Amino acid sequence: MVHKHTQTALLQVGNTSTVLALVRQDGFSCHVYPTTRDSAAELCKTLLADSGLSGVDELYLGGVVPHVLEELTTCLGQVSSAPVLHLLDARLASSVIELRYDPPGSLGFDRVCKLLAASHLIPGQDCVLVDMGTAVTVDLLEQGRIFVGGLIMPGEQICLDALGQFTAQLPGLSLAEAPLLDDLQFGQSTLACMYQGVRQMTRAGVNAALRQALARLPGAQVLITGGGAPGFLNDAPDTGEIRHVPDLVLQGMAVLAEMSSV
Ligand SMILES: Nc1ncnc2c1ncn2[C@@H]1O[C@H](COP(=O)(O)OP(=O)(O)OP(=O)(O)O)[C@@H](O)[C@H]1O
Ligand SMILES: CC(C)(CO)[C@@H](O)C(=O)NCCC(=O)O
Ligand SMILES: [K+]
Repeated sequence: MVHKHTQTALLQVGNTSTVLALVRQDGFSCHVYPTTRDSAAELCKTLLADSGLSGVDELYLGGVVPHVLEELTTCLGQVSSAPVLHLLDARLASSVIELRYDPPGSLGFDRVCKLLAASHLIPGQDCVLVDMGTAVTVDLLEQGRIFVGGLIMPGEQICLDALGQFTAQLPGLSLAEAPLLDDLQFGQSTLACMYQGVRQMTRAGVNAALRQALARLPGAQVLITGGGAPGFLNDAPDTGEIRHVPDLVLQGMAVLAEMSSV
């Protein structure tokens, strides 16, 4: 008898991108889509039209845009060829990690996932988790099992959007179209000043947060993820060794999926 292999996938809805990750033996094979926050129906259509979902038997969903998750679940649930859907519940994590947060359930799904992933990657260790995504977060995990706190900063794109929106003379800029910034610290055009400004602000903010985090948890391992991570690492951070784990949220989702299927 031939046993059909079950294909499991994760769907991570971020504020900027939605990632469909097919679970492989050695990691994830990813398809990335823009999170169309105004139209979850559009995202659903895109997902179904693409080849990513074909052959997926079990799909675990989670993320930080509740209404999109809700609508996706409804919309995919109506398609007969769609995989079996499981909406992940981050509250399960509280059996492994003590969440010192008020209230604990308000800690973002992605942040919970990163804590879970770290507690598996480096069990029992102190660590600092940096996510340079839509928002930039720095979270502290003590002894691999106590979330002692963190902080939330605006991401670079949000900063650019805000400058464009709240001023008369500054344009709306996209990070995706940023010119290659050289080491010149100060710009000589509006665009260069804006790109340099938000880059330096983010960099300084993360470096400062890391210094404080490492004062609180000396010797902690620093893990970094998110779209802005490669750029940050390129810029020679102040702190010592930083480990880049691009799929940290997905790794945590996989742990959560495992926990929820037993
Ligand atoms: N080259 C870059 N340099 C700096 N920052 C970048 C770069 N590319 C992307 N970013 C930042 O990363 C953000 C996108 O992050 P990411 O790719 O992790 O998306 P996301 O997973 O949807 O975000 P989140 O999970 O935080 O909602 C952008 O909004 C921007 O602030
Ligand atoms: C902070 C973000 C936006 C980072 O992606 C996300 O984790 C979120 O929406 N969190 C909910 C609020 C909180 O974590 O306190
Ligand atoms: K909001």
